[in-house]
Amino acid sequence: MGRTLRHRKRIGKRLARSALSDELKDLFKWLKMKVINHNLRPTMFHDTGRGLMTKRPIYPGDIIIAIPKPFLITMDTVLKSEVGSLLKRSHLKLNLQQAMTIFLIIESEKQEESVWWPYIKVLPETFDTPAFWKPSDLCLFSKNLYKKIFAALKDLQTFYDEIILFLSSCKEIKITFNEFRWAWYCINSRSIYYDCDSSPYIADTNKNIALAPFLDLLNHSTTAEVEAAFNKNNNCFEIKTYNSFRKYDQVFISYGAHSNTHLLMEYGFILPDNPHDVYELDYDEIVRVAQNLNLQYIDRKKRIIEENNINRKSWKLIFKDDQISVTNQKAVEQMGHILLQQELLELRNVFVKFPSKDKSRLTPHQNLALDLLKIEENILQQSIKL
Ligand SMILES: C[S@@+](CC[C@H](N)C(=O)[O-])C[C@H]1O[C@@H](n2cnc3c(N)ncnc32)[C@H](O)[C@@H]1O
Repeated sequence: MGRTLRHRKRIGKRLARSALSDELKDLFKWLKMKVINHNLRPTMFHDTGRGLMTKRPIYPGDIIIAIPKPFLITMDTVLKSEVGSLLKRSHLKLNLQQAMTIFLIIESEKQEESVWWPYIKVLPETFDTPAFWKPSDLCLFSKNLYKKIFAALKDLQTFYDEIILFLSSCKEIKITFNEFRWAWYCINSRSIYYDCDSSPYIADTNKNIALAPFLDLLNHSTTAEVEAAFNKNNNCFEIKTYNSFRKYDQVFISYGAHSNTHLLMEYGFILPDNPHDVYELDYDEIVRVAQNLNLQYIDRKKRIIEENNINRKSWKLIFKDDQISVTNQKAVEQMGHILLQQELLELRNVFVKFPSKDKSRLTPHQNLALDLLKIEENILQQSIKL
């Protein structure tokens, strides 16, 4: 497997120079461009990296891209492959992302012998999600984000361990953690929502995913409005835009109303003016402040929350038009103020951990952490003023 990764590294270097490399031309040929929109051209953009540029104006309501079903990597594709045979023989169940990860690694090892090679060879060789960061750079995140990232890394290790256990009876397939991590993030950052029927061989969680070659070259913007769905009439996965694009503009889609922490953790980038940005407060911290303030019935409330297992879900406190007593209103305001001040103080302590104050001396990951920290500081400052 190591040979494939080295080969992919060489490919990656070539892609950095030209987006329309031989690999992308092969992808075009393989997809038989006449069946999909050929007005989109892979291009390197200075702010977003590789993306798709339109060669003609696009209007609201236009279908920007349509990928025929045979070119999608779906649950069906995986079940019909040798991974499917393994799944059918095993008493262990994997989720679709785990099964697809094994599929992608096996196909990438086959190189030209795989029908998916024209697609696989244009996939990025690495990602900027925290799973690829040097451990020493992970301490450059705010405490809450660090906690979230640490939990996600633990989950990632569990998904890998489950794959290793699944493959333990199959001597021919060996997957290293680095290969797993590469394939996992290819799927994580590029998959589309695709409705799949349940299968007795695949766990039901997270089963509605598929990979869509070429379509997955589209970058994300918070202003993009799209509708994406499988069209049974032409057997294509299509994206319709509600935006307009001029000739030679980059065409964007929306990956969802994601905050910057979500974008960083799942896709490895952040956006400076992200209207969906939030600063997430930690549940344990909220409870601690409430207990210190001796809020009414706090221990009973805590027990109800924990017994019903809602402490790990995301909460939104809505004050507007809510009926709330004057005492509670005051207590909530006081608690909010203490929490925000406390978070701001802790966050400011992280700035001193950066190896330099000069951005030009920081690595790209350190710069990403610094930008995110400044965004979080700004959210906290603005919230304190409210
Ligand atoms: C579905 S792929 C899009 C195509 C990708 N740029 C490529 O060259 O293959 C998602 C990845 O593109 C990048 N990306 C998407 N939107 C971006 C944006 N607005 N700014 C910077 N990077 C972006 C991130 O690396 C993300 O993980």
